[in-house]
Amino acid sequence: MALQRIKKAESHFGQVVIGPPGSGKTTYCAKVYNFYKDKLNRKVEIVNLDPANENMNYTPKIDIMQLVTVEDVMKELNLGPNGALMYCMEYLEQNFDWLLNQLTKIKDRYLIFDMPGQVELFTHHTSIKDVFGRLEKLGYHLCAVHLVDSHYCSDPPKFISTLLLSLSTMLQIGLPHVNVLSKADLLKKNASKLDFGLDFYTDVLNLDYLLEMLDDGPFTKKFKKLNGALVGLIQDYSLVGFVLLDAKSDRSLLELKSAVDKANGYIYGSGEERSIQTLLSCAVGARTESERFDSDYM
Ligand SMILES: Nc1nc2c(ncn2[C@@H]2O[C@H](COP(=O)(O)OP(=O)(O)OP(=O)(O)O)[C@@H](O)[C@H]2O)c(=O)[nH]1
Repeated sequence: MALQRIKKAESHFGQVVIGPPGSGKTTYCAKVYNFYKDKLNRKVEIVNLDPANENMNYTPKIDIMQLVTVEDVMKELNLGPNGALMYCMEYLEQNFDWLLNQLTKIKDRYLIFDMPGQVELFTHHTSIKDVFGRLEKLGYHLCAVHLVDSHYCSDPPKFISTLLLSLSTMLQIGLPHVNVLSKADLLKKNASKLDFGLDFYTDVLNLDYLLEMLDDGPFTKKFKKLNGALVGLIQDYSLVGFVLLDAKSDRSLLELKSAVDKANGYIYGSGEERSIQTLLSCAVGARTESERFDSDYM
């Protein structure tokens, strides 16, 4: 019987790696590139969209620094580093055709986008949202992978601000979204010093416990009403949860891969066409990349 096919012309999959400075984006991009390529036999390329990325430990297929750099903008327009970065992202938005032209030269590859770290680019500014919105309309199935340093779990006010940052980024960017607590190896080492178990932070369990700690804190107790309103907002949306990431562990990279593949739809079939057979294979639990990895490496 001939296979029924769901036409998905020009369909591409990938992930957009975002997060505050130092959260581990570039390290993760390099690790995940090697992991997907060497351990999962996935065809993959990295796109660097950070115009100030000086310490790339990978070779990007596309590099925004060939279009514009923060250094040049600072010199030419006499701007500070943050203003220059904003300008670069607006310049990318205006030169979307440059990016699209580069992307169309890459055939049949899973894409990893390494992004700059300034959080306002993802919580307020619209250029990055616009660039990825246009790519989505052109058949790019992308998922935001939002890394935040898990060190923030060690302090209730910092964890609340992490939750607010993650929530506002999710709402602003508008892509399928996976929140990640990075450097989980360090978090696990210091787990005994945390106020709650790890599940409390990853599953964002009852935040009233955190609220009690804020209400008792020497600096935060005078903002009881504000604290209550902020925690209430996060709970009302009920959108934020986290996957732990230790970038040095293949097991951890594999767990995150599963979450990302579900979010951007990669598990339902990649490439230019999706067949009913692929969808059925997912439904009946056919041998997955994860299972192949387990049998080959575990
Ligand atoms: N222990 C540990 N350290 C990590 C991990 N991932 C990244 N790091 C370290 O965290 C630091 C920052 O990592 P980067 O990858 O440069 O972070 P970034 O988000 O790209 O930083 P910016 O380019 O400044 O935005 C580096 O010293 C990394 O070695 C991890 O899983 N565990």
